[in-house]
Amino acid sequence: MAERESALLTVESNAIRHLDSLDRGVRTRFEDFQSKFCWNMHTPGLRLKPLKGHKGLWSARITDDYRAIMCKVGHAHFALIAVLPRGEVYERIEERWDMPVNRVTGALEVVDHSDIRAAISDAKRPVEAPMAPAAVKPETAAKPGLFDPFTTAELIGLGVAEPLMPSIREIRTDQQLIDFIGVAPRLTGEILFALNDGQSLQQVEELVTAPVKIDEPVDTGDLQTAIERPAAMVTSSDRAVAAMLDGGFAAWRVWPHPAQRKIIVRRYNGPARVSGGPGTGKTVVALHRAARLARELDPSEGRILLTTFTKNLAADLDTKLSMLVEGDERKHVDVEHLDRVVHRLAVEGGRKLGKLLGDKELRQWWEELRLERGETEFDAEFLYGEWTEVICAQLLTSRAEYFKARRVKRPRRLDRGKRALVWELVERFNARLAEENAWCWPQLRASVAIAEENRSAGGGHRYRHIVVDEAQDLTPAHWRLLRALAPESTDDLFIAGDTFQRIYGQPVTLGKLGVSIVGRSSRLTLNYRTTREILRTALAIEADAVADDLDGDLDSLAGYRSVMSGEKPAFRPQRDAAAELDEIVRQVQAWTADCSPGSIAVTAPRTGAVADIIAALNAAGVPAGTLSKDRQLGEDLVHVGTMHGLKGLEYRYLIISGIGADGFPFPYIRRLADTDPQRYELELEKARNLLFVATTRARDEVVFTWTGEPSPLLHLAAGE
Ligand SMILES: Nc1ncnc2c1ncn2[C@@H]1O[C@H](COP(=O)(O)OP(=O)(O)OP(=O)(O)O)[C@@H](O)[C@H]1O
Repeated sequence: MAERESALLTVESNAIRHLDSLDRGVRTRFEDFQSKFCWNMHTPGLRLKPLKGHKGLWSARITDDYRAIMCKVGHAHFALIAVLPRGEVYERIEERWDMPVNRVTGALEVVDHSDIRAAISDAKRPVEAPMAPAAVKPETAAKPGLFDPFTTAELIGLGVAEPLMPSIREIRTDQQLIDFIGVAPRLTGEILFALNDGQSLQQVEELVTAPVKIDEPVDTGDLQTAIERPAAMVTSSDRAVAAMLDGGFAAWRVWPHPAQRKIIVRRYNGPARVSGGPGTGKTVVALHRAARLARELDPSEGRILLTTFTKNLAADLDTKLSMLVEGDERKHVDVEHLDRVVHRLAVEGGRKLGKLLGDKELRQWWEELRLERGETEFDAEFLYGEWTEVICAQLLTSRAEYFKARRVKRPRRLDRGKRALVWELVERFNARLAEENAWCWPQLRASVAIAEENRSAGGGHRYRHIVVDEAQDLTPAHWRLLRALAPESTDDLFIAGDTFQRIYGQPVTLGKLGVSIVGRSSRLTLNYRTTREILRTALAIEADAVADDLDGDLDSLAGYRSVMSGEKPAFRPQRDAAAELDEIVRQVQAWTADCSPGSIAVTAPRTGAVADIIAALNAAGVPAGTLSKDRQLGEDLVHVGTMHGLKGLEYRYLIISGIGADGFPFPYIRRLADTDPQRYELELEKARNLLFVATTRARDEVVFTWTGEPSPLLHLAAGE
């Protein structure tokens, strides 16, 4: 009997695809196989042997009926590439498999010609005769190949897997391409999709190839190195495999895209930022970075804060982070939304927090104060804006500071006399807040930021690393607080955000707030969530938009793309409100036939409409619940909420209702056009972003409904 020899089993994504399609029983047996194989690859029942007919492939027994197909990449190191029924193992074995090392990424790829042929044949053929020419209908055969305009050398130069070239030449329709991509190596798929989308060779080289290219020379015979390269879609962790098989295919946990991985592992010499359109994996990068920092943390240096703008998104980050790190490493990370941190620090600092005032009440208080003082120079809206956007935002605590303050994008010029008047009112307002034991977020954020700045001046920082998601919505006071919470050092502050998705607050310039990201910015462009059809509509919504880059320059959505395809968004004007509700119910019922209610969301700009939609759905027997910033809704309800409530979430199917010209942008914004043109522009931008955010929450389908004229913000999109 052979001596015990432990082995390393690395699982390739192709094998996960196979395992995912098998019965639960076989998958459980696979886990057993995995541990036995790694403990001793010569365990008799496993029957490990090289496969006749293919140099480099080995098989081992998982159950009586299933075999693991593995490629030997090094001494006692195997890569599992497939799990096949016993009877299929030898079928055309000499032609079925290729395991090329990609010359661009240096990573091992797995090509299963059997799956590839099935994907590009018109009539989906059974796998029995894998290498026979694809069954192509005469009308398809007459069409030119989608990639005829490109030479083989050009395609391979971009990173297409060489053994796939003959099959690529047979792709003549979009559907064939989509099916092909489902089973081809990732980089090949991305390149072909981008070319088919009309991008030039040079654009594809810049957007798709360059981010994953490695600098060192590639030895295509060295499989061991190739399998360890970042672009290889492999894992050696049995926990990761079990998790993938257990909860469906959570690829983000195991296979960050090489462009994402570069940002995850990079060491930054100060604050750094990742930007990118919706669904490009900014949150995924933030999570992996937080996990990496947690694994490498020296706890004596401090803790890690993973934070975001809203409460429900923090809960989501918390759950997902626990999928990446556990035990002591996990314990070193606080996951909280930023206002909760503000609140916690205020209470810890001894603040007694009485009544919380919202925007509406604050405006009312300002109006009362103005009337009380007989103030006619300024209206309440102006005073409220001056107080939140200048005084609280810049943490101004004295009249002298206010005299010197910059008032960017604020209406009216204020000379010293007028500033003195405003300051007097502000002091009175603050005194009233104190007298009534009331508080509000703009003021609390500012006071906590000031307290932390003072504290950190003495060297007392609370965190070693901070990772921030949804950064576009943070206020200047939030930034000053974050800067004060961690010392300036390597990997101190990592920021993920997309300014095209700013729906709260105002543009900021980080450099002016003590957070310098110059030279440490990266951008992601591949969307993992949304189909190309939905993306096109979303981009049309932002066609006229200009967004800042958080640092005084402009951001762009150039190169933003997706490799998924689906239905075109539907634009459905309705006769009246009742007809609109009927249409919503009809569409939701049609969708629930093939998915859980929780995969569907219905949204509307106004809170009032939410209750009507829920009532209509419930009356038709469809369970539905209200989305809230404070909690996550389950899978058994259709999620209904305002467009703001959709921030950061994603759904298979989505209806965006109530976007007639009367209701969206909100009437109060339209009124600003005459009274305060600068503010009007800002609010219009946020309304546009809101529609963009809502549209990009949909994975498979989106439907727009309205009554009367459509919103002007929808014109370009609906005209597509
Ligand atoms: N490398 C990956 N492999 C598989 N799925 C991924 C990968 N990266 C991201 N995803 C998936 O894409 C979707 C969008 O990712 P994520 O939420 O991180 O994007 P985002 O850029 O933060 O989006 P948004 O700005 O719209 O909130 C998620 O479902 C995520 O799981």
